[in-house]
Amino acid sequence: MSRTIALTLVTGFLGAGKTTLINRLLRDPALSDTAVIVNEFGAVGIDHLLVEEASDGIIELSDGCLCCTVRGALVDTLLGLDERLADGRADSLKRVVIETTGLADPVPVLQALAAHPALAARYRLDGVVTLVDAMHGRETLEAHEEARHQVAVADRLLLTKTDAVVADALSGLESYLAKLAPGLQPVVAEGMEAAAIIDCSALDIGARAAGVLRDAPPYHHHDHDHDHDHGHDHHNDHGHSAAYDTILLTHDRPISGSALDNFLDLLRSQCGPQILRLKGIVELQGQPDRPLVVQGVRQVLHEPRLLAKWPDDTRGVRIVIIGTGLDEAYVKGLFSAFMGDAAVDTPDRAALEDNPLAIAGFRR
Ligand SMILES: Nc1nc2c(ncn2[C@@H]2O[C@H](COP(=O)(O)OP(=O)(O)OP(=O)(O)O)[C@@H](O)[C@H]2O)c(=O)[nH]1
Repeated sequence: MSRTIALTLVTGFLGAGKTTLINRLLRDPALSDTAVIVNEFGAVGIDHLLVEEASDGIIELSDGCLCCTVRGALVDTLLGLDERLADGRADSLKRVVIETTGLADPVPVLQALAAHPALAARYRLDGVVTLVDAMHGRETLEAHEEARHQVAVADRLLLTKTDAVVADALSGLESYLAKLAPGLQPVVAEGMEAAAIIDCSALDIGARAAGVLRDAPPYHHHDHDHDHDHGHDHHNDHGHSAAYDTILLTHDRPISGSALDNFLDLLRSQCGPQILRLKGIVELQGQPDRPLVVQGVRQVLHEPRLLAKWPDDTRGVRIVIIGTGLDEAYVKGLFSAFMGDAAVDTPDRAALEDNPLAIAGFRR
């Protein structure tokens, strides 16, 4: 089978600097085999005019927003690009960069990309690059759920307009971002090389996992439990946290392919609506040299991919799940059961596989 094409989603709220960044990327020879899809909102698109050196490589999807009305158009465009490659109308295409509108929620876009079988066979999601404006980022994030989703599901967080603020102003924004996306270190976009910006290799999953371990509070402290027990004011909870749940699952042993499949199946059937994004790098039994990358959004899993080699020295299983209202104890218990870690009063993997939904302890 021919090689898959990498997909990068570039997102960030209105005016965050997406078009400016894409212009910079297009000038970089490292991205010469890259097509850019720009989405516009409004009857008359102008963003593609602002993208300099407009050429065959830039495709405009106008008249609607990627996360709602033009998802179908995006799928058609991506399939069309692949056809051009197959019939020789295009020479080479290694990567497609999709710029979303500032108001787009990336979650349904990721879902649409993962759910289409032909796309899943030809494209692989490399990552979500989210731009955060250092001047207005904090207010924007506090005011707009879409902006918070953009940060929560990011693989790379790029700070723009850092030239226009004093260093002190940045630290407040950075600590707010750390709550929204624990373990993900924001980086200053200015001066970064194009390839480093756009290429979200599997190493990011490892780095994020390590960061979550370092930053996250112990998981027995969980706000959702307190809501019910003590009748906390809901508004207060939302106001102070604006945070998403980040659950890290790790194990130092490999997992069998069937146990992984069954774990992910049960997880998405039971917790799918709460999952904004799931990313993992997994050592499969019998496959010590090549890690499997798994990605998912809501109930949909992207096609898992075997990497040619490990990006770092850690082996075993590392899965990061980002979501809203996830029951961490439940998810961790389920993972332990499939990893074969027996715990008192919980069903083991064999019992779950025989009849997962009949097991009271793992029913939701
Ligand atoms: N000072 C400063 N200004 C920037 C930087 N990046 C972008 N801008 C400016 O911010 C404004 C918005 O930038 P765009 O690149 O159009 O932002 P966008 O995210 O594409 O905007 P929308 O398409 O409206 O969502 C422009 O005036 C840019 O010149 C930066 O790093 N520093």
